Amino acid sequence: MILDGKGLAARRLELLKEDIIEGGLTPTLATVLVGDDPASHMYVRMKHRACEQVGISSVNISLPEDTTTNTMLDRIHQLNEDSDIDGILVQLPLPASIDTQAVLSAIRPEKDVDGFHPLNMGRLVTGLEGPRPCTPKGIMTLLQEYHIPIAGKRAVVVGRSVDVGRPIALLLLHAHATVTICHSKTEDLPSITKQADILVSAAGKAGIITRDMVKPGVTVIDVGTNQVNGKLCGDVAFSEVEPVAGAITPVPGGVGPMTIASLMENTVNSARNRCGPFM
Ligand SMILES: Nc1nc(=O)c2c([nH]1)NC[C@@H]1CN(c3ccc(C(=O)N[C@@H](CCC(=O)O)C(=O)O)cc3)C=[N+]21
Repeated sequence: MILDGKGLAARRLELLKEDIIEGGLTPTLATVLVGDDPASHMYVRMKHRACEQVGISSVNISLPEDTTTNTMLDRIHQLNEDSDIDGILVQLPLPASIDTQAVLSAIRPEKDVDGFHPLNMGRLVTGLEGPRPCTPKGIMTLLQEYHIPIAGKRAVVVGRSVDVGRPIALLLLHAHATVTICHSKTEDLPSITKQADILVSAAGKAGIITRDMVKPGVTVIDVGTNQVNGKLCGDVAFSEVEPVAGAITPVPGGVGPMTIASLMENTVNSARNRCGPFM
């Protein structure tokens, strides 16, 4: 079975559109884009297009490659103070000269629609309510919509990034999976991935998950967005893994659109929770 992230994301956006109208909300998202990486520009454009589709206002702040950390912090402070802005998204990766953690920590946690602020990361670890990182949140939505059992199952996450690997491992753990995180130093990766009932690959390496590494019937979630000869491909060797998998996400059309739908949901939640000026 192919897990249709694109179709599900489209349905979620339709629901969100109705919620915005019914709630009389006027959500606004600000994106901050530094430098001129074409992929980052494309992702930000896709986010603005999704905003338009659901009725979220959006603004983009483009800054040159040589922007300093201090300049970025000033812009973030302005957006924090701007009562018209519900959500702030700083497109990653930032140029190496910028202190990414300082920038993410400067975003008001209430406006942190990526869930990357340390306070929101703490909420994630403890299981307290809060905005969840968009890609992991989108994966959980996909698993739930397709009724993939999680409790008691073995989940293996390949990749330990702060934006995907670690948070998806925690969300699966909260859903009572038995979770293993693998990474570049893991010895004998196939022996671990073969045990997975749910395999999440967020390694960022095209084709690292092959047929011999999976158990028949496994649910495979491919987070990879690798450019190979100008073509987008996932981490999974799809054509050989798909026949043995019970369920699998395609790339494109799987996790990517769910990430964007989650961003829209987090932005609408920020708008719902918006406090008056004297609160
Ligand atoms: N602060 C921040 N938050 C992010 O959520 C974030 C980020 N930075 N930096 C980059 C990554 C990457 N990311 C994607 C979003 C959508 C697709 C997506 O929708 N992809 C389409 C394909 C698009 C195409 O055709 O190339 C798909 O998979 O079907 C992919 C990747 C969000 N990211």
